[in-house]
Amino acid sequence: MKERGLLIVLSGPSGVGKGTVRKALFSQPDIQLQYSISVTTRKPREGEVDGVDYFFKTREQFEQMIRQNELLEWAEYVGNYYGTPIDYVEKTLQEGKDVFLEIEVQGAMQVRKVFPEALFIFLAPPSLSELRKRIEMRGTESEDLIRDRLQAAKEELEMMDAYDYVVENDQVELACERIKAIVMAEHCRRERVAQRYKKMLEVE
Ligand SMILES: Nc1ncnc2c1ncn2[C@@H]1O[C@H](COP(=O)(O)OP(=O)(O)OP(=O)(O)O)[C@@H](O)[C@H]1O
Ligand SMILES: Nc1nc2c(ncn2[C@@H]2O[C@H](COP(=O)(O)O)[C@@H](O)[C@H]2O)c(=O)[nH]1
Repeated sequence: MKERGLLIVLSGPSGVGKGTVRKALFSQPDIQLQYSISVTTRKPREGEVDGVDYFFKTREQFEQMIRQNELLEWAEYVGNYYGTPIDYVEKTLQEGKDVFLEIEVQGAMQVRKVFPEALFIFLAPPSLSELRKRIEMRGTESEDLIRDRLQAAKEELEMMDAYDYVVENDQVELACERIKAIVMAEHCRRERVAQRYKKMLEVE
């Protein structure tokens, strides 16, 4: 039987650079990760594509997915629903592939209950002022929404101790290398544990 893949959860406040670092990570030839596309009721931003960036749904459609237990986790964040379809995650892990979730903290805590063995990484900004600068520079949110997201950011930053690793996103390339090193080290650890069990079973 094929060994299950590793579930990797990346969280961090809005604008810290999760999407940017994830894209850098996915372009690396020496690490293979499968991105889990989330479902959201947020309206698409300019350039976002349904089925690539998100599956865009109405609130009614999203609530139906909740009722039908189609989501591994979900949360309401700054007025919109976001959630992770469970089927894709399960199927891909069973195929032995690593799955990458980019989700906020409430959702990450739900994932921890279902998959305690997952790897939880928190991406942190160098400072709150730099976070504000990044979210403003991106230019995708109104002033009001930026205020709400920065408010949520303060609560999210308080949760970073609940993660296995905190990675600072000072420079995209460095953050990407740090995450890659963490994922590779976790694979080595899992391999060592599996070998130890195998030896134990051979002896008995
Ligand atoms: N290390 C960095 N240094 C400077 N700017 C950065 C860095 N990382 C990302 N950025 C910029 O910060 C902005 C926000 O990045 P990004 O959209 O990836 O954040 P995010 O955490 O995915 O946000 P959200 O959760 O709102 O989707 C982008 O304009 C991006 O180019
Ligand atoms: N709990 C979940 N959070 C998610 C999911 N997909 C994305 N997110 C997070 O929501 C915020 C806002 O995202 P944005 O695209 O509107 O900027 C951000 O922290 C995302 O990481 C999900 O499936 N579940």
